Amino acid sequence: MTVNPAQTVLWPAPHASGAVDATVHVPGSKSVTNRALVLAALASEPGWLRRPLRSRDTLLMASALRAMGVGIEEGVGPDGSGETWRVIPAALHGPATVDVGNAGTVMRFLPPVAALADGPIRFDGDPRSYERPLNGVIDALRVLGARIDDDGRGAVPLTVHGGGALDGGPVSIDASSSSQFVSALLLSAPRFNQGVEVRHTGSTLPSMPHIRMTVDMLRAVGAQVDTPESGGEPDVWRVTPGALLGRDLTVEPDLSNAQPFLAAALVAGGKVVIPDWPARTTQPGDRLRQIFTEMGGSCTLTERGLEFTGSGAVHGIDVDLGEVGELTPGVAAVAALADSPSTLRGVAHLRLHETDRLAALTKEINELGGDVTEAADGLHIRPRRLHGGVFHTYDDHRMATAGAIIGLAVDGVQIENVATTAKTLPDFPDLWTGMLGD
Ligand SMILES: O=C(O)C1=C[C@@H](OP(=O)(O)O)[C@@H](O)[C@H](O)C1
Ligand SMILES: C=C(OP(=O)(O)O)C(=O)O
Repeated sequence: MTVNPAQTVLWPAPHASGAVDATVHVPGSKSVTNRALVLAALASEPGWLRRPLRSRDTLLMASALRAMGVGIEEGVGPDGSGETWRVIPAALHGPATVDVGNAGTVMRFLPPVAALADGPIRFDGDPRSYERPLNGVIDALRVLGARIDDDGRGAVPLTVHGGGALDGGPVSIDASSSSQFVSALLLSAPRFNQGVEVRHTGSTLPSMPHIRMTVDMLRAVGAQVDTPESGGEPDVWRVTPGALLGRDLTVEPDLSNAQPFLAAALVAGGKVVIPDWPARTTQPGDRLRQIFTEMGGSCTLTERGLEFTGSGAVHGIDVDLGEVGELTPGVAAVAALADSPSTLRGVAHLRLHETDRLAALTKEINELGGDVTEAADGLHIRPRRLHGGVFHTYDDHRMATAGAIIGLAVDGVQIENVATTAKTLPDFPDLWTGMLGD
């Protein structure tokens, strides 16, 4: 967790002068867009993605697939609607270089795709990508028949020497540091000669909704997947080999990126409407309806979307966020403004996210006068009167949005490098000031 000296541009976080009343159109889900791109690239016919997220993580995914031969064209959907990517699968090939940036989905989901390509695919990325765990994917791919050159640390940089096909079969992994290890192996598995049987052997498995998202999306393109929830063994997923369909998929709004806007209604009082909130979804952000209701808000899900109302009174919460870890920075920011203490648990793996989020949240909230202590797997947050100051973001989009939430209630908060929100939400500063009516 180091302050990036090149990123010292400060953004004065707007203070909320009264209750908010806004409708915020939140762009598409990062997790859905990047899974859809991979599945469409591996299909046996072209497909469409409507309203894909265009952000750093998804553009990196699209560039990487293009570098391996896949066609991804900007265009109109089959019914003439805009904002669409048409994905044209092709024989995957190297040599190619993949820039993973700091995208967990790119660094984990693409090595299995590269193992199916013909030729070497080199993976490199931001300095932080060298520290984020990839061992579960690298070790598993070797067991399944891939040849990979790396420096033995179980991380980027590395080269996958694709042989045009992969055996597949049974493999055991410890995915306690990231659910993305499981998702990565399942997503490409219909194209492995024997499919895959992934057995998770670790003590905990974070982010189960994201694994369900992987399974649901695989099934939607015709894959056969057996899961613990469909009567299989606990912690075992099986994917049968088979062709994938090209589909016409509309990407849901990113519910985790809706979090700061919902938090604004909670903290400042008022109402925020998020159109197109899905009635049924695997996105972890859907848990916000429950979490933010417990913290003092109320919500109604209608055909129009989610209507979320707050009174400005915010209560502390004791919650296990292991399934929905990416919501932690936003929940911590709200908790720092509450009228009672909070305990956030079950998120030890956040130390290996974009930055060590437990350390970063503790340091930054405390530097504004807060009282946060780190536990091995979470945070204890005792609200205090906060003051202004610089909120460092460590190249972490969710640190930037967490700081913006605090800035609504605390005068003089300056967010370092708010542009880092481009990882998943390039429009954040405009959407934020638009919500506040500036
Ligand atoms: O599969 C995905 O799309 C994601 C899974 C989760 O990763 P971890 O299980 O590593 O937390 C989540 O935090 C990340 O933002 C997106
Ligand atoms: C952990 C996150 O991202 P990544 O996909 O890079 O793991 C996140 O978006 O909160």
